[in-house]
Amino acid sequence: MIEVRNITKSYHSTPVVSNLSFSVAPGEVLVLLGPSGSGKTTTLKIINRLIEKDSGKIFIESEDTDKLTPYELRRKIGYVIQSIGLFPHYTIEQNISIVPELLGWNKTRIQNRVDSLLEMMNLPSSVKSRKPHELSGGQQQRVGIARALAGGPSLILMDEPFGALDPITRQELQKEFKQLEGAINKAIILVTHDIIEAMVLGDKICLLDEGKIQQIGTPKELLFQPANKFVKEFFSQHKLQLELNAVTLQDLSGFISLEGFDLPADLQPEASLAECLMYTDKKASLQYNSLLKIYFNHREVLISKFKESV
Ligand SMILES: Nc1ncnc2c1ncn2[C@@H]1O[C@H](COP(=O)(O)OP(=O)(O)OP(=O)(O)O)[C@@H](O)[C@H]1O
Repeated sequence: MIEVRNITKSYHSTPVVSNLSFSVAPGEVLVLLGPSGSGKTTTLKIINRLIEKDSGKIFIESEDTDKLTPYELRRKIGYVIQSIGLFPHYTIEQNISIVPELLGWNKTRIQNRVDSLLEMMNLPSSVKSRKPHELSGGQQQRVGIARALAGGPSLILMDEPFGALDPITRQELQKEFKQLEGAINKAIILVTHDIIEAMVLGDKICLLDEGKIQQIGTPKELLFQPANKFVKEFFSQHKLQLELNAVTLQDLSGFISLEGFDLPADLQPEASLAECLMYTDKKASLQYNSLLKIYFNHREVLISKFKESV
């Protein structure tokens, strides 16, 4: 659990982060989203103390982080970054073992940890002896996530984690990550420029502009109940695509019985309409066309339902 209370930072009397407050519980993903220069990276760097805040408090597991040395603080945090940052001359096993070794774990404990993390990330144990360049970009990113988790941190910071991947791998990894969230069970703060990624991955989105929170809430809250003009306009360009990512099969179930549809077995009720559209075989396409029609027929009612539930 991390709690950020009223943090501020100015450069030459110009505030770049103003009175920022939020909390993230274990198992929850908070996305920091906003235009370039809105203060996302500064916020992340304040949390890991690469930048000193001017005022405010940050608590990790109820501990005031000002009372920790930067070394103690960073042991509580795992990082996943865009460029992945795996050491090229180390094997995958050595890369994942770095933090546990620094923590002085014994060999058996480290080996067990590496094995269980690889399993969690759906990577075969044969990758252990390989070097990073012998893995695909997506596999390397999964190793990056495994490495961030290795020392058992309380908090994971992810800075544009899927930014360097091609669109297909990126989408696949986002989907996998979504499924992994429960198993990871850490407080996760993720910075992204990508509005769709924020909608897909965020349990909550913190939308920033000029260092100030414009709105913080679930993707549906931001989309269907924008707090101000900025929020509304920020999402307006991709409105339809975002809606299809935010609305789930479950949301439609008040209007139709999904049993009549021949949906693929692996599709969960929490699947968004956008996920449904990714199944492209002809029979499924016809089904989804009907689903979409139902959605658009009931769109106004659904949206007012979302607004009421906010
Ligand atoms: N060392 C610095 N000195 C002065 N101004 C700075 C410094 N570092 C950042 N800034 C300013 O602070 C503001 C916030 O920057 P920050 O990097 O946090 O934005 P961001 O939302 O992460 O942007 P991007 O999406 O482009 O990475 C920007 O206006 C930037 O120019």
